[in-house]
Amino acid sequence: MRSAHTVEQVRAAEGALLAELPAGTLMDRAAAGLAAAVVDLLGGAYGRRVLLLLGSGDNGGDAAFAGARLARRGCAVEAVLLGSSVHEAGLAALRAAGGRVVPGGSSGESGPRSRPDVVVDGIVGIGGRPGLRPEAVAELERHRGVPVVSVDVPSGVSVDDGRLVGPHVTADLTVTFGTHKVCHLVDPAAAACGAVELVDLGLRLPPVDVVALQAADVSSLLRTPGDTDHKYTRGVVGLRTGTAYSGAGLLSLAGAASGLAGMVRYAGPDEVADLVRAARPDVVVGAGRVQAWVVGSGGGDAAGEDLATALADEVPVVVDADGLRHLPEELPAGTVLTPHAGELARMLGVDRAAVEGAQLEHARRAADRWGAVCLLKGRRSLVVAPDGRAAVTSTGVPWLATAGAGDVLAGLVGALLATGLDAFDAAAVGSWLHGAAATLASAGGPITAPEVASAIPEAVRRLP
Ligand SMILES: NC(=O)C1=CN([C@@H]2O[C@H](COP(=O)(O)OP(=O)(O)OC[C@H]3O[C@@H](n4cnc5c(N)ncnc54)[C@H](O)[C@@H]3O)[C@@H](O)[C@H]2O)[C@@H](O)CC1
Ligand SMILES: Nc1ncnc2c1ncn2[C@@H]1O[C@H](COP(=O)(O)OP(=O)(O)O)[C@@H](O)[C@H]1O
Ligand SMILES: [K+]
Repeated sequence: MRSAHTVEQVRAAEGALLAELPAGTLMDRAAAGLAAAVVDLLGGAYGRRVLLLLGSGDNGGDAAFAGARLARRGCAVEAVLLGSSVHEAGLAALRAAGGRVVPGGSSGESGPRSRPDVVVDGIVGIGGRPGLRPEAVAELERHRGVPVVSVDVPSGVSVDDGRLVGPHVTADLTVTFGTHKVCHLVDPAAAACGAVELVDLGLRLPPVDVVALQAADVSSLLRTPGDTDHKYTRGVVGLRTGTAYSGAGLLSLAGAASGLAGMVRYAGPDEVADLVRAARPDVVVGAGRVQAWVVGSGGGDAAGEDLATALADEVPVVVDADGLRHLPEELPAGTVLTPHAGELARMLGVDRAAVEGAQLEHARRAADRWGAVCLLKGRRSLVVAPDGRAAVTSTGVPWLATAGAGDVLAGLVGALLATGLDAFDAAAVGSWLHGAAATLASAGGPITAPEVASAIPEAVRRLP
């Protein structure tokens, strides 16, 4: 599992370790990891040109000490000072190793003489306010096209919530220390990090703020049938979907009927039930006892009634699409809401752009507001529980942004709820498998929603 911590948690853990270790140990570990990552990126050190952008804090210190290591290995290292002051010990080490300070801006002959092979962003780290000063923006602009390695975080992003407010660095690689920060996992900032490499500092960390499940976590959470199981003990998922748009109903069914639950019931209108019978002989048509319901996908105006009927059953419910227009004041704790950014914006009475710019904050707001798990769909879908747990989905490909993919997800999460996973785990595991199925189905090319559903069993088969 990848875990992310807040700045406050990181500082506390660093403080405890700093008190035990000789001065400079942590920064030395950070600089060693950073220098090694830069050498890996460049494919070697000797003769490579490295440009350091140094701010005034310890982030610049990390970059300067890493620059000293790179200079000792034969890199030509130059540094532009962008802060009101500079980490003096780091700068001294850099100079002693043969690195030199050059003026920033377009100062011509005394500026860096040739195009660097890499820019190291040590402008600000976890102590930075969001945004960048104009000099930093100009310097980055000047080296546009050169690969950027960010130290700890891309300077200028909002570290604790993944927001982007104002100018920021867009990195090819971010080398972070001790633990991931929230901005490495949560969009839109996560998209500005590029690849993320973690350097161990030996921190003792408190419980995490945000996690990203990995294949092994999904494997251990997923309920696999045992020798004594039968279809009812494995769980029955019911669907009241597709009342207005039968296609969405069939797609939610395809997600639910991927084999994870013991049985699937379809309890929608007769016209759609006929289509279901023709398409899926394994699905039982008609209402009956279930362990979880899925409502809303393609539901149209009937979604409110479908939701009320499902809630009356007092089993966990997935509320998708049109169902999200009809939420009661409060929902049972087992409920999973599956909005995309537009739907969440409407639910909260804000603009879509506000949700897209502050995804964690808005998903948390919805989880609090309705006392339910909120699965906010997007490039890195977020799952947030009312108790504060949060998970980011790292699987998937942009081809997954295709009509009906969300209906498949709603069905899949319903099936997982029916197997007995709690609402948070069902949403996080479902979202992970949905992305993994999309990646498999895509293999680099376009995909359709039915193909995503068909690839779910293979995604499960490939789990460790
Ligand atoms: N605390 C520790 O023990 C360790 C810290 N490390 C490094 O230290 C960093 C944190 O260092 P600091 O606490 O000194 O903070 P930073 O280096 O992140 O930034 C603080 C400085 O930047 C200025 N600043 C803030 N926002 C700015 C902005 N938007 N534009 C320009 N300047 C801005 C502040 O006035 C302050 O002088 C971490 O990100 C990491 O790189 C690592 O060396 C590992 C160990
Ligand atoms: N850029 C993207 N990259 C990867 N996945 C995406 C991206 N945009 C959306 N998705 C995923 O695609 C699916 C789209 O669902 P949704 O918006 O509900 O579509 P529909 O209502 O047509 O089913 C969601 O699972 C979402 O996480
Ligand atoms: K940085």
